[in-house]
Amino acid sequence: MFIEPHFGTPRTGANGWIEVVCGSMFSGKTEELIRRLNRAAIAKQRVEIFKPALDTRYHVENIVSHNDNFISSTPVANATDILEKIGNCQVVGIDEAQFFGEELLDVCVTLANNGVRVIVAGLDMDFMGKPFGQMPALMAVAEFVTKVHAICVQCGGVASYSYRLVESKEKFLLGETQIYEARCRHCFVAGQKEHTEHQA
Ligand SMILES: Nc1ncnc2c1ncn2[C@@H]1O[C@H](COP(=O)(O)OP(=O)(O)O)[C@@H](O)[C@H]1O
Ligand SMILES: Cc1cn([C@H]2C[C@H](O)[C@@H](COP(=O)(O)O)O2)c(=O)[nH]c1=O
Ligand SMILES: [Zn+2]
Repeated sequence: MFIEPHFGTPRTGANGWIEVVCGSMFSGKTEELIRRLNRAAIAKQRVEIFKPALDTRYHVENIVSHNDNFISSTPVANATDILEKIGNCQVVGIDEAQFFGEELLDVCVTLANNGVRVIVAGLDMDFMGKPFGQMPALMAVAEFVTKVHAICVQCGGVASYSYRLVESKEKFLLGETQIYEARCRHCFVAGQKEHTEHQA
């Protein structure tokens, strides 16, 4: 069970760390990010939230979960923009982290080294089941890593893969249930096999 590592007094000064929330699509990453950020706000901590500007799926500014929870955020084109926009906040939330470039790692480490609690949510794997963007590196340097799981829409099992239902091989392809479904390992591999056989 995940023990929230930040009860008690609002933190200032030299108390920075990195938390990563990862998993497949529909696994509850955004819900969990919003939950942690709301609690930080209740603790009267100064919170800033960012997402990549390219993620315009639900809303240009808000971070929105698949079950319609939302929190307002600042879209940024580049992770380095975060450093310019944080002011003197104590907690930084970042959603859809897989879309940022490699500068994200240094940005998160710099923030944490300077006393900021950094909570990063993102896909750990892409539609091919391969590690996605800076997520693996962030998991390596984070103090706390939480992997959340969806329900496999094929068999009801524990899903950790995002299966792409359409033909595109583009790494970045925004979408929802028309384009992706959460699958367990078995159903993900079966789908890939079926796809390869269909193409042959
Ligand atoms: N296959 C699924 N497994 C689990 N939850 C799902 C599934 N499909 C839709 N949902 C909904 O998605 C919500 C999680 O949404 P969200 O936090 O946005 O996930 P993520 O950010 O990981 O994509 C769940 O609470 C549930 O209402
Ligand atoms: C697997 C995969 C996903 N994407 C896109 C699809 C969605 O727009 C986001 C993930 O959103 P969520 O909050 O985790 O549901 O990423 C992609 O571009 N490439 C992929 O391989
Ligand atoms: Zn399954």
